[in-house]
Amino acid sequence: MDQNKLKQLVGREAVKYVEDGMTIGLGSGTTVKYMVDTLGEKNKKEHLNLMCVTTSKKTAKQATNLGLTVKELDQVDEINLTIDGADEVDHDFNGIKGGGAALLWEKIVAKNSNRNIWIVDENKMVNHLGKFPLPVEVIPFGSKHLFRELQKMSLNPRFRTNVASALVKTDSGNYIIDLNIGNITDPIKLAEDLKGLTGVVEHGLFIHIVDEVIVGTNDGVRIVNKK
Ligand SMILES: O=C(CO)[C@H](O)[C@H](O)COP(=O)(O)O
Repeated sequence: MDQNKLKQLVGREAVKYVEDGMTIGLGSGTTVKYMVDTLGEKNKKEHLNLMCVTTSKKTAKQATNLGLTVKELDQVDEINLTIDGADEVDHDFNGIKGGGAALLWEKIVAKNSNRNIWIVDENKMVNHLGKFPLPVEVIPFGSKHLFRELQKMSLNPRFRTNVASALVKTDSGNYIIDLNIGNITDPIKLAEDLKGLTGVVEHGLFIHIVDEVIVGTNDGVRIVNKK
């Protein structure tokens, strides 16, 4: 099946988990875009009473345009369910996120959610994390020095740039450094090491955050629950 069809499939499946009256966290990325479209349709058709908190300005704009009610995180008491995409997910339900540079808001929203569901296609289910470059969000001030520190740690850093070769800025005005590490043998240790570096705001390792993964396959949707 074409990859966009798989994204649409998992997006539609995820929306089935949304119930009237819920506060929903909306992730970011191309898969989530399909999910938000479907949620917008469902909301219109069923006249739901939903509140949404978004993980990026882009998703906020899409949701608002579809007539969904978007609130700031600090305007809601709790988030019942967050639906987001991911770049890689391993067998321990750890993942890499941040391919769309939204990892900081995504992690804050996820950590404040009662339940987290990821929607991915089966190519993103991996034995070991790390084939996908690990994004790290860093404060611009002194970021070249931090970059050198990451080089010394043999983490093969690369500043993320856009098509115009300018440094990518996140919604919080920070830079992204992608780490081309290859197999990450100990994600928990790496997460701790990265958090210990001054100037690192957040990294894209999502450890023990997701509860359920909806995987799109050529045979349909597969639901994988945390053991
Ligand atoms: O973490 C993310 C953005 O920061 C996305 O959820 C992740 O990159 C997956 O995106 P896509 O659905 O476009 O493959």
